[in-house]
Amino acid sequence: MANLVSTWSKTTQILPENYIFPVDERPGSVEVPLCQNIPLIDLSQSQSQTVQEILDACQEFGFFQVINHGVSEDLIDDTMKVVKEFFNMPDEEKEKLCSIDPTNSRKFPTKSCKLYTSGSNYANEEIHFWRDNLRHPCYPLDEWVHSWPEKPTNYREIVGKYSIEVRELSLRMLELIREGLGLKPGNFGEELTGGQLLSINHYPRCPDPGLTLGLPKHADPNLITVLSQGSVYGLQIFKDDQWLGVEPLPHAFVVNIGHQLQIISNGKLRSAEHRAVTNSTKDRTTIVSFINPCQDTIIEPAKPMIGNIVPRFRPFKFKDFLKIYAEKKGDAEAITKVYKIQP
Ligand SMILES: O=C(O)CCC(=O)C(=O)O
Ligand SMILES: [Fe+2]
Repeated sequence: MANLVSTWSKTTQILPENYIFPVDERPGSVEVPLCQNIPLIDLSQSQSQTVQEILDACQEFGFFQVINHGVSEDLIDDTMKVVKEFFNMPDEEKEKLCSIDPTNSRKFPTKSCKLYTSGSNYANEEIHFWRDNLRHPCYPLDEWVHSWPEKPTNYREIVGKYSIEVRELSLRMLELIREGLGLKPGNFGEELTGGQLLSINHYPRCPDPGLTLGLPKHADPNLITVLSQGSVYGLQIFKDDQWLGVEPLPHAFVVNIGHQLQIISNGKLRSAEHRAVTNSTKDRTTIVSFINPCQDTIIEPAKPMIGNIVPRFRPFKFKDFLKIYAEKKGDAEAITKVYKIQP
């Protein structure tokens, strides 16, 4: 049994105790100010203007939204439709894919396509998150597509196209960021971008959204994230000690900087903390594409970012970072402390 929250929550009106977050972490009211000033960047304008806007956004917020990005609206809609269909399939179909069984977490530990509920280590969690998650690698596509869900029958075709286009968009963003940072052409080559993970979050309607979270406060462990949040609100970013809601703009993508890009930029760019809240009336599904370095890539501040100042982070292998990230449960401050060079 996968114990998916989307399955059992259909028949409950009460939030179980092990989903109730401590007072200082729970959202209370999920109505926070919708952040009108999270930059909205139009990719059809001049390149020099775009580079400047993206750099400012990455420094100030670590987050921005993009429009006129070149990914077709139909493809975004079709992908959202097919991933929702996946979560609406009967349990037996979905469970064939479940790689982490909370009652036996060693059952299918090596499957690359994973479906699970809450976090990746359910058995050791004190408090669970109100979400189910389907995730699989997607680059290079030929290497992974056979491990993806076979149903819905058009899942592989549509999600395959989406992964390719969103990867291209991510690399385009990285190229603009590279230019803004004054790094050499080719800086974000295969070593830094050779991994891509698609993660689909499904947050069912929740009986008490003020007490729980779909995803707790974290910064992303990767290089750069491109997220499609459909039309249902739920993403909040932490800025200047307060939570700000990110307005859902259908067909726009939300882009954010992960820990690796913060470190490569020697702290110039922000890997901002964020979380997902739930709501009491609508299911929410989001499609997240993470661009990752290869596992053995050494990550360190890029030389031109150091200049006359000292590096603020020590070098490490990406795969070792992921272990620390899991150990520290995504707590950005605790993770940064491990890699930060104290002045
Ligand atoms: O679903 C969302 O709005 C946020 C997802 C997210 O932060 C993540 O998957 O890392
Ligand atoms: Fe995230």
